[in-house]
Amino acid sequence: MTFVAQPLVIIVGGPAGTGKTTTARLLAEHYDCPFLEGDDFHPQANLEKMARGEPLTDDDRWDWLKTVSEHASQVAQDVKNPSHICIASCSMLKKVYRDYIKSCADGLRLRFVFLHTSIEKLAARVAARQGHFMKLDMVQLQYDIMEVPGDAELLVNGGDALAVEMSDMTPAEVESYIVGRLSLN
Ligand SMILES: Nc1ncnc2c1ncn2[C@@H]1O[C@H](COP(=O)(O)OP(=O)(O)O)[C@@H](O)[C@H]1O
Ligand SMILES: O=C(O)[C@H](O)[C@@H](O)[C@H](O)[C@H](O)COP(=O)(O)O
Repeated sequence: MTFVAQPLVIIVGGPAGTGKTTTARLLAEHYDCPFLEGDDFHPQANLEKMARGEPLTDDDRWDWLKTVSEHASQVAQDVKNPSHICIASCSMLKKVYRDYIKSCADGLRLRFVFLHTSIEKLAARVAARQGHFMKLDMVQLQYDIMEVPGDAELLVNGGDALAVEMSDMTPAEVESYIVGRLSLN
């Protein structure tokens, strides 16, 4: 198990099909810490909207982002969680969403890990996924609004974010790339 002195929330983001859930689960195994699936925190109205093929608006997203942030912060600080780390998946496509997640996180340390790849790869992966609410045209919309973290947002420049172009990386390679750059242990 990895122990950090200060509670830490790691959010794994990116558009649908980029590998958030896969990567977040691997990281949670590596750090031996809890993992929260961000999609489990959507209000029913959001799920129904996406199931109808309608993209969410910013107004649909704020409460969801706040809920993900607050839950992950609670889990990171929970005395029953000795690692003091919580990993959550959440698309967090725009910088303003990442800033909002941070503002709701009870002053906790955060790391935003943003996965991205080509629209062709995303489309193929989402098409192969059965029974999920996310439709192909919505993936294109996500891709169009996506803001990959850069400049001052990046860890290497003193920010909280790590951007991972994972087109040619296996899940295990993505995991070890992230672990290497977060260097928590
Ligand atoms: N690094 C990777 N390389 C190739 N395929 C991947 C990789 N990571 C995840 N996948 C596959 O892509 C699909 C979507 O992954 P998933 O983790 O559900 O993405 P998301 O949570 O971002 O929607 C799954 O079939 C998964 O096995
Ligand atoms: O992996 C996925 O299937 C999606 O990324 C999924 O998580 C969805 O996109 C959001 O929950 C909706 O929110 P956004 O429209 O803000 O991505």
